[in-house]
This record gives sequence, C-alpha cells and structure tokens, in this order.
Amino acid sequence: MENRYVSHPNDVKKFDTTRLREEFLIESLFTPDQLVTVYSHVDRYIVGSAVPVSQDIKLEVDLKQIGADFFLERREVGIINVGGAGSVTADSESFELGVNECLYIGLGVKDVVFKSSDSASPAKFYLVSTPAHKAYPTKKAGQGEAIKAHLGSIDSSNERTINKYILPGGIESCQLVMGITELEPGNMWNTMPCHTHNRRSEVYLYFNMPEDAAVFHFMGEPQETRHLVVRNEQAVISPSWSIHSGVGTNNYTFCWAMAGENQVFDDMDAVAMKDLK
Ligand SMILES: O=C[C@H](O)[C@@H](O)CC(=O)C(=O)O
Ligand SMILES: [Zn+2]
Repeated sequence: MENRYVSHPNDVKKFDTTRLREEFLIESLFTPDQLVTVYSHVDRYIVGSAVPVSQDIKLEVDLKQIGADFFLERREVGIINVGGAGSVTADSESFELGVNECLYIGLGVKDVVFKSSDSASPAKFYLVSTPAHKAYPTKKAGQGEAIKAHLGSIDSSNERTINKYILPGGIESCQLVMGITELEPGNMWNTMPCHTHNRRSEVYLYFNMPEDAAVFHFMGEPQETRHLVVRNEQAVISPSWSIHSGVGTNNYTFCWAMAGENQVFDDMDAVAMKDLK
C-alpha cells in the first residue's frame, strides 16, 4: 500500500507541479480486478477502489501496515459505487449497490467482498476508511435516503445538490463523514466561495467526467493558492489547512469524505472572496 505523508503549508508554498501532484493527487484508482489502496498520514485515511470484472475482490491490505489482524479491526469504511450495478458482502450480509449509492461498514466486520452484477458493465467501488473506536451498524443509503442541500445558482455557475450520507442524523459513524455533490448541467464550480476547516481534513474524488475533461482543483492556504489538474476518477487529499474547490471544463460529480475533530458538516471557516490570493 502506497504511503502519503503530511506536508507543512510553508513547505507546500515551494512545491512545483510534480511535487504537488505526488503529495496530494491520487491518479491510479479504478484498476480492473485489483484492490487499489493509498494510506494517507493525514487523519490516517485509506483511500481505495475495487472494480471486479473477472473475479470478486476482497478488502485486504498488508496487515503489517495497519498493525491489525483484519482491515476493519480498528477502522470503519464508507463505500460509494460510481459504476455499474454491484454488491458488497459484509460477513454474512449482502448489499446491492447501484450508481451513487453508499454503504457504511463498521468496526469489527471481518470479510468484505466486492462483486459486479455484470462484468460487461462492472461496478466501480470507491472507498474511504478512517480509524474507529466503536462498532456502528453496517448500513446502506440510496440517493433517496441522503440528507440533501441544494446550493448555488446558474448565475455563479455553481448550482448543485449535496447528498449527505454518513454523518450524525444520517448513517452514524465514529468519525467518517461522507457524501456526493452533483453539479447541474452547465454549472462548473464547486465550493466557491471556499472554506477551510482546520479541525477536519477532506478527500475528494471527481467522477462522471468525459475522459478528455479536466477539473482545476484549487488547494493551498487562502492567500497562497495552487491548483491540480484532475482527470475523471482521480482523488485529491485535502489537508486541514487547505481550501478545496474546483472548476471543470464540464459539469461533474464528486465524492467528499472528511475526518478529524468533529462531524459537524457546517463547521467551516468561510474565506471571503476578497481575501483569496
Ligand atoms: O466541508 C464540506 C465539503 O467541502 C463539501 O461537502 C462541500 C461541497 O460538497 C460543496 O460545497 O459542493
Ligand atoms: Zn470542506
């Protein structure tokens, strides 16, 4: 499992494009028939993907790296399917997961297996796992069960719907907060005006993009911004001190996942537009 370490904002000021991408962009997700995982030392996320085509895929990593007897011994995981129909088995229970649906699996579940319903149109499971201290029930939510917020407007090119899946009042967890945001056609901006939340970090996955499209993801301190050019189905690690916002060459959908001190979705420090540099 690849390791990503933590960067100090004063060091990041000096990073060139290559170094920024090495530290913060995950380009290599969604390899067929493989569990891809990246271990971030930012809030100890494990970010990964499973695309079962010719075989089912088990959730397993080198256990030496997490110092546990099985993946979820001291962790929880949120899974979103961004591909064709599939299912996820959590010990003896099986959950059908259609596109944009979410499954939370709590601490203590020993065997997690990813399956596609049709290998011609495989499921694409995206996962974010964080350390956990207590077993919350394994639970699925479709888009109908999400807590929704409709934000923005076409005038600002940022009309979008936030679907909150894993958070207090939705699917309960120890620290993971997770959902997806869908931009309306003709809207390209997410999370602008932007914010930080030094109390929590975040991981973004951009998807539903044409192959030749790009999202310019903005990061960095509010007065020291940088960008990453992100392609379809790539993820960005957003440290607690960084803004996280983007503009695409087309509309897109993204998955956001957070971890840290609290699970209060609205606990953000807004950055005034005039203060951005
Ligand atoms: O802290 C919250 C996260 O940055 C995202 O949920 C924001 C988002 O999806 C949006 O504004 O569209
Ligand atoms: Zn945020």
